Amino acid sequence: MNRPVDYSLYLVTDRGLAKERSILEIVKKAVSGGVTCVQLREKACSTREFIDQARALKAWLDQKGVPLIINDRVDVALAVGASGIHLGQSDMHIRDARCLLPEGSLIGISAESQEDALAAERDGGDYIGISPVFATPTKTDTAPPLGLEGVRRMRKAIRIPLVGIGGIGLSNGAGVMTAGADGIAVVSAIVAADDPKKAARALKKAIEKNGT
Ligand SMILES: Cc1ncc(COP(=O)(O)OP(=O)(O)O)c(N)n1
Ligand SMILES: Cc1ncsc1CCOP(=O)(O)O
Ligand SMILES: [Mg+2]
Repeated sequence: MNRPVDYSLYLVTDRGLAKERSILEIVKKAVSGGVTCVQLREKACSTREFIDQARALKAWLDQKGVPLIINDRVDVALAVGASGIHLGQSDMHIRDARCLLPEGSLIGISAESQEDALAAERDGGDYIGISPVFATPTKTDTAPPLGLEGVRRMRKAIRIPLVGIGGIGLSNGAGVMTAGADGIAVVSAIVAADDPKKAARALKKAIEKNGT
C-alpha cells in the first residue's frame, strides 16, 4: 500500500510571480523550509518546456520524498512519471485520467461547491482542492470565496483529504486548518516571497502550532 500523502503545506508554482528566479530554485528553498507537496502549474509555456521543467523538479523532489503533482496536463504527468495530477472542473474527467495514469497515481480535483466535492469523492479522487477559500489576485476566474464557514461545511460532507487554496498566507493559514482542512495550498505566499524558505518555514510553524 502507498504511504499516506502529507498535503499539509502544498506549494503551487507560478512563474509569473517568481521574480527572475527559476521555479526549481524556489521549489528547493520552499521544500527546505517545510513544503510537503509540490504542484507544477504552467499555463503558458510549450509542452516541451513543461516536460523539461517537470523532469528537473521530479529528479530533485524524488530525493526528498516529496510528491510532484502536475496541473491540468495528464500527458506531462505521464511523460515524467509524476506522482499525480490536479484537475479542475473543465479539465479531463477523473475517470478518463484514471484510465490513462498508472495505478496508484494521485488525482486531485478542484471543487468550488459541495456538489463538485461530493462528485469528486464519489468518482475516486484522492484529495480535493477547495477553492477559493479567500479572494486572491493570483486566480480571478473563480466562484465567490468559500470562507472558513465553507471549509467547515465541506469538512462535514467529505471524508477524503481537503486542501484549502486561495488567498492563504501567514495570517489565515492556521484558521483554514482549524476549520478542518488537511492542508493549505499556497502560491504567492511562497513563490512571491523574497525568501521562500523563510516563508515556508513560517507557514509550517503557523499550521503546526494549530495542531499542538
Ligand atoms: C490544490 C489546488 N486546488 C485547486 C486548484 C485550481 O485548479 P483549476 O480549477 O483547474 O484551476 P487552474 O489551477 O488549472 O487554473 C489547483 N490548481 N490546485
Ligand atoms: C490556483 C488557484 N486555484 C484556486 S485559487 C488559486 C490561486 C491561489 O493563489 P494564492 O495562494 O496566491 O492566493
Ligand atoms: Mg486546471
